[in-house]
Amino acid sequence: DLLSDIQDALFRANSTVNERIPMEITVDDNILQNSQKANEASKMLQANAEIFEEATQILVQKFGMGIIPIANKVLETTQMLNNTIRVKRDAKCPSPPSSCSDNFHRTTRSISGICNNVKNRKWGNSETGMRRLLGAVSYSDGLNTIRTRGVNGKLLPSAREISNKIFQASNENATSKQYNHLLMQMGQFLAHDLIFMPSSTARSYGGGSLNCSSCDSPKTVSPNCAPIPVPSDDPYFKIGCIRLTRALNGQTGFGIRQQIDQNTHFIDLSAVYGSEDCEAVTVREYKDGRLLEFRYANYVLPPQNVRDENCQSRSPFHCFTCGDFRNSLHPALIPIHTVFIKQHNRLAQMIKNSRSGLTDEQIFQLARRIMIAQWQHFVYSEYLPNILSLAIRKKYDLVELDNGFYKGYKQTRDPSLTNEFTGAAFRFGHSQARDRFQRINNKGQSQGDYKLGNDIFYADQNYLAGNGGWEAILIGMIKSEAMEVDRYISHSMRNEIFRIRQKEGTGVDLAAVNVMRGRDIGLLPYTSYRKFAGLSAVKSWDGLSQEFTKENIDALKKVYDSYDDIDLYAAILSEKHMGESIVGPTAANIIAETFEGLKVGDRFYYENEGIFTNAQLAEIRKSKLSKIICQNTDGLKTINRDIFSLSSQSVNCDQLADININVFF
Ligand code: HEM
Ligand SMILES: [Ca+2]
Repeated sequence: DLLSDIQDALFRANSTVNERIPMEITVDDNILQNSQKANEASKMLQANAEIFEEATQILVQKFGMGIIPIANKVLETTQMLNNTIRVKRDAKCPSPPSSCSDNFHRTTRSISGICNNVKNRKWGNSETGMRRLLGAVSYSDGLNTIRTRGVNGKLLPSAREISNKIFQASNENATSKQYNHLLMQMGQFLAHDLIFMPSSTARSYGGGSLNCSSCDSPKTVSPNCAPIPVPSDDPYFKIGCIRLTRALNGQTGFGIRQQIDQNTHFIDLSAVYGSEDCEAVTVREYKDGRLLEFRYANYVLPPQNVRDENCQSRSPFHCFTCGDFRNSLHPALIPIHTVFIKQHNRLAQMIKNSRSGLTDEQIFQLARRIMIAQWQHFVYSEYLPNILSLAIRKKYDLVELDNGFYKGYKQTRDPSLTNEFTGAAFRFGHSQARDRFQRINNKGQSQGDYKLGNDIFYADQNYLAGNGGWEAILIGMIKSEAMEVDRYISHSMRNEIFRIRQKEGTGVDLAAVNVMRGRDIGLLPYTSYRKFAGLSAVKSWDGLSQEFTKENIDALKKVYDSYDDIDLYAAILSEKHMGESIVGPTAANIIAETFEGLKVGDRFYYENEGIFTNAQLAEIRKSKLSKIICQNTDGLKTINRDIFSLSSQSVNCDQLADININVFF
């Protein structure tokens, strides 16, 4: 009967995935770096998800797709999974609360996101799946197999070929006339608050990184390998394939492969505070509400992580421990982490000074609550207005109020990110990154520059006190141009991400990874999303001419057999910008829809009634990113009024309003 068929499928699936263990080849971080490392909780999810993935295939072969909901119902009503295979639990992290009605979860944003939504308590939590924008996937078997053929049956172009022909920058790699490089960097910091999509790991004990370098690794190492073929005439790589590991499968039942977010989806500074209670412990000082810091020369840096195996720089230039593992991915990200740690500690100090007798926990929670509110305010009032036009921000309810409370919270709104947002649209920022990062000291003097591709997971730049330390990198970003958001991507990004110094060709092409990642996670081809973005259906290449220049259509035509094959990422960087937006209509709508969910579906969104009083809200609303940067650097006495603008007038830091902490008691 059905019950035993399902049980049987699970048993068989379990042994199939375990039989693969002996062929797994893992690789050390100092040989091949990787930023998307799965944490223990994600590895637990993968352990079971792969069994579901395999079992689904067995069942679908026998009964067809219709079996999926039925099998899940059976799973729900029996203890079948628990009886069949051992469900793993992460013992280090405390188990979730038994109810959301206790005082803490009613009033306080939890670290993992649990109980933000009291009906669907796991919505937006770390270690949960992403939504699919159109509710559909594009896997060749409908379940998990990467699409390899286009609509006319021809093999799709390799992601590296697409990168070479569409994203390769020549002299057209233009700098922005409007925006400084900090706009890029805040975008990445925001991305790291929202999304951490881990890569699959080895199934064998320890869950190391899979070595997916060889072109036949999907067969010889793991089905979770998805290496990118390199064309034989490649201008840079002299290898057969660029390594890539598929995003970790975290499906929790029978059905389609499901990618997860290891961070909280919410805008909650999880990159500062962590996304799980056990991670949050590693960043707190547990004294006076403070976060841990490390002092070097006369600078503050985040606490050192002396055991970070991914870190390429050697002692004493260790990488750091922050709420997000990727904090030391490249040197310019660390100053942002540092500024926010310092800001938290400034707030904690102010709270302690104005109210004696508060516990460490009380100070910590208040400082955290204020800082997350300031951050949400920056995101909606300073960052997004530079990315999305007013028209589209209005359409998606993203415009902040001048006063009063926001009344739009909807308990029915799932705040989760979409695969389209994380896998393609919000990666637009990769086009903004420069090849070389400037260092400028507080007197406005150049302290030289460094090449991004030479510094992936090297923290040493941030220690160089003689060059002005991390502040010189931060000021360098304020004073130099971002790259234009266009289809051209810098040399370092396209050839040298994860490259080990002095070893040419050991890195990857991030632009190609983005394209391949899109296929890996089952994104539909671009034309499927046009309707969602308010665009007309396409019946020919010419049908694209409203949104694409002729030159860009020609470039796309050279790699794609059909307009219906265009990968979402390639289209997003090739569309004409929409109105005042920095991206085209497709990216703009995908991005706006996610930020709408993150506002409407966040019970603790800072403008909601009951979070702050009117007087407190007024203090948050007058906060400016420029002031926070002023206050948490030693060198800056003047700063851009409009922090991301190249043409902004400069103001004295003292002229910008500070927060009045006294209204918060
Ligand atoms: C120098 C700057 C940057 C570097 C070196 C960098 C590097 C990376 C790398 C290595 C990945 C993982 C790709 C994968 O395995 O799929 C990634 C993912 C991503 N990046 Fe960037 N990035 C940079 C800037 C940005 C910016 C400016 C934005 C947005 C404005 C951004 C948004 C994203 C997003 C949304 C993801 C997906 C994250 C995930 O799946 O966990 N990045 N980036
Ligand atoms: Ca978050």
